[in-house]
Amino acid sequence: MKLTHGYDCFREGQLEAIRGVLLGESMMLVLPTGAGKSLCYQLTALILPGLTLVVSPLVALMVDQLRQLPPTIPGGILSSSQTSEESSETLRLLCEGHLKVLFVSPERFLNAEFLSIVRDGPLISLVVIDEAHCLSEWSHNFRPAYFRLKSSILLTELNAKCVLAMTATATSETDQISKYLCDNNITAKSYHSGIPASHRSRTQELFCSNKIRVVVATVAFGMGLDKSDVGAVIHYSLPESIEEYIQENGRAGRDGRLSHCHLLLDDNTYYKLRSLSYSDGVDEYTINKFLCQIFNNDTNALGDICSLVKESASRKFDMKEEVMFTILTQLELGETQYVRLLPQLNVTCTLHFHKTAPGLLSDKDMLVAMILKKSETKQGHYVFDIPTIANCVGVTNIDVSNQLLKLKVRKLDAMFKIASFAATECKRDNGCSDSLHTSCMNQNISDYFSGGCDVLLAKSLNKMSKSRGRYTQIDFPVVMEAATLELMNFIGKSVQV
Ligand SMILES: Nc1ncnc2c1ncn2[C@@H]1O[C@H](COP(=O)(O)OP(=O)(O)OP(=O)(O)O)[C@@H](O)[C@H]1O
Repeated sequence: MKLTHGYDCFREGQLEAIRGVLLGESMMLVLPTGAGKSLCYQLTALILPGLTLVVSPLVALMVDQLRQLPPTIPGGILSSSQTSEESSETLRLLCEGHLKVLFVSPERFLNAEFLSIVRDGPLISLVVIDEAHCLSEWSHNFRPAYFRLKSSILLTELNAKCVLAMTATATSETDQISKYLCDNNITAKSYHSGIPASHRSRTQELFCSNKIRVVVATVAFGMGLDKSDVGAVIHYSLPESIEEYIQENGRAGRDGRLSHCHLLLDDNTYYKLRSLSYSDGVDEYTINKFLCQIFNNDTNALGDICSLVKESASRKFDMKEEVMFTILTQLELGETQYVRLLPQLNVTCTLHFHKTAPGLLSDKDMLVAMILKKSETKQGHYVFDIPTIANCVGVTNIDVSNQLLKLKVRKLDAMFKIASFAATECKRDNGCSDSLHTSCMNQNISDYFSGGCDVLLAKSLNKMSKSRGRYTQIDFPVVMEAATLELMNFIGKSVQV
């Protein structure tokens, strides 16, 4: 510790936590703000083999924590605010085993791709859940992804050896503040739910009879306080809601004398709270409509896989994706488990009909008929998701993909793979780049389409160029141009891809 951090000794609670983690004991670490919780995973990350995953609710916090890592501990971040180059670089370092600490948002754990990379990647010695109060506090709509970390994902699916949940409490903070005040000759006592009831009523008595000047309290204090001459209410940090703030300030100046209310706040707390406190109201009618879709007796029997396309469901029910997710999480993790949530997938497909009219093809093929029935139309294209179709027809997702291929559906993503492979080969063999690739890509794409094509399937097309850097070497406009040209030749008319 002296070498890596320059500290001479441990602070209270640090050594116990570090020892526990090294022994593989999962635990909840509750220490006041600024007490030095980070050291408890930084030191263990150095000692333990493999990776320490730190789940953090805000990108700003992650960046801060990454900056505070000593140079001997290589760390990285995966966040939605990164460019695809940045995240693929982090993933590369991760896969090659160069990272000791990786900061991620809780939502990452819902991403099937991330889960599979981490599952196949380096050993996860420790998962740290920072700001662990986000698991249950504030509003139920706050970061349902955090709530889901309660489930077995961490220990069973990721095979993590140990989980360290960390949080700061107002409880210990009140003790610290009242000690500070007493040290500075202001008679004060702390009041929180961790203090025995007899001590608490003694504190209240002392305060009411003006024997102590200050009570440093959590929300546990004040509701029933009947003292008319409270001269000031000072909020050490932001209260959870405006209602609470008004209620608490209402303790001051009940005798009509001038009294003061102060609110201390810093930018960090403000941004943290702003992000923590948003909640979304939703009415019973909307929830009912939503539940009817999930538990539709006609189509969804026990054991069935029901899929929900986030964007369109959000529009249909006029509910935020977060809210839908909260409801589903409650259905899964409540007292009775009504559903089991599967990882989120990119399953949305778009069908473009070119040669055969949709109606004709659907007469011939049950799958196409179901796709037409269940899809949304956008500018003449049919947008659907594979699990919905699979569920309605009563087959698996893979069956749907296979049946589509039998229909001479050609996949654009497969085509892109072929094109990108051609580009890499071409660069190596001939040293050409960018638009010089067009001819070899053309060749490969035309080979791909040589079997004939009725419909064209674009699977998560716009996601591809962003994903994981696999395609980052490829000049997409050039690929698109080559593909479009080839398609136009193939079907003999202009197409939009
Ligand atoms: N054993 C130690 N000796 C001296 N300084 C320490 C020790 N442990 C931590 N610190 C310092 O204390 C400060 C606060 O540490 P840290 O950021 O880990 O607190 P925290 O408990 O995570 O706070 P928060 O709840 O705000 O996230 C840092 O500047 C850190 O360098």
